[in-house]
Amino acid sequence: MLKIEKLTKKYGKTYALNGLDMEVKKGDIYGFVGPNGAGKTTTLRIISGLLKSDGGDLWLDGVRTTKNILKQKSLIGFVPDFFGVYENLSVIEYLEFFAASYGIYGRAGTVRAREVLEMVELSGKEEQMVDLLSRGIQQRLCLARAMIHKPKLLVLDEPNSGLDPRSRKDFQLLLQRLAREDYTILISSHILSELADLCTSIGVINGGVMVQQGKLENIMLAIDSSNPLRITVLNQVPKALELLRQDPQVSRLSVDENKIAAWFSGSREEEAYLLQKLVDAGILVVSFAREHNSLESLFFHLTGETEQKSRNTETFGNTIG
Ligand SMILES: Nc1ncnc2c1ncn2[C@@H]1O[C@H](COP(=O)(O)OP(=O)(O)OP(=O)(O)O)[C@@H](O)[C@H]1O
Repeated sequence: MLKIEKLTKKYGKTYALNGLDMEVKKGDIYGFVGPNGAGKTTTLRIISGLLKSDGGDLWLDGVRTTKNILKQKSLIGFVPDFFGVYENLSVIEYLEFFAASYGIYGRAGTVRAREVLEMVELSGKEEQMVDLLSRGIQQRLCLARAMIHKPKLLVLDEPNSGLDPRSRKDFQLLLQRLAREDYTILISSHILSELADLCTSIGVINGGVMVQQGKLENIMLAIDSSNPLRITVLNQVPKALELLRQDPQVSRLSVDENKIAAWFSGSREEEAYLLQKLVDAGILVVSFAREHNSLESLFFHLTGETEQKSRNTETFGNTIG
């Protein structure tokens, strides 16, 4: 759905983006994470056609839109991280106003406004004044506005900021429903635990470059592979240790009564064979699992590792234009 190659953006002499590559597949809920100043907002604004890049290429739905800003804007619905001030407008007037800005006027504008209200579960709120709505409802209205011109990719910048936990959960469920209804969603956030529940893929940006991206489960698996297998047995601890020691892929063992930690470099399938070997030897294994990292630890692992490198490059001076 979205492909970006070698995207660059400079503010003065500082590179906010320094050759960013990114790929969001159709139907994905893609979480875009990175520390403060990493370049998330700059990237989202370029994708949404609100900011011009200095270099690189962008494809949307198979079309190279780098030099076709109108096409780009027609395919994207952007939800910024602020609502803005819209005094004296009712919900329906607000949406009709944005419909008109996309050339959808009069009755067609009202029909479309009602359609998007239904999509974000706000039917019935047409006559309420937008500046009196709660933050959670304003967020849904912003999403409705972003969908007014039937885009294919929804881009949301920090959509959870300022929402209470209930509104966050409801908004998450709404996004998951929209993804099932054929929207592709790109969402930036600092709330990593919520991204883990919501996203199917993630991209980690640091210092204006992508340091890791892909299916969440594959990234976690790659990181987890350096963690030990945690094995609990009910009997024959020495025999279990002997079998594990014999395995060429076990590099280290530690034991605490009947709890064993085995640093094992094999694949998921080889893990299953190892378990089978223990069970076949008559050992009662009550638990056998790879220790997991949290999304937070993945994030620190990735950004910590590359932060020094990116700060040392010539392009990351401290001059901000
Ligand atoms: N208008 C601007 N003028 C100068 N420098 C800017 C401007 N906008 C962003 N920058 C710089 O570009 C870099 C990337 O900023 P950006 O806002 O894209 O990061 P971010 O990942 O969205 O950060 P945050 O999570 O804090 O919002 C930062 O070093 C920032 O200071």
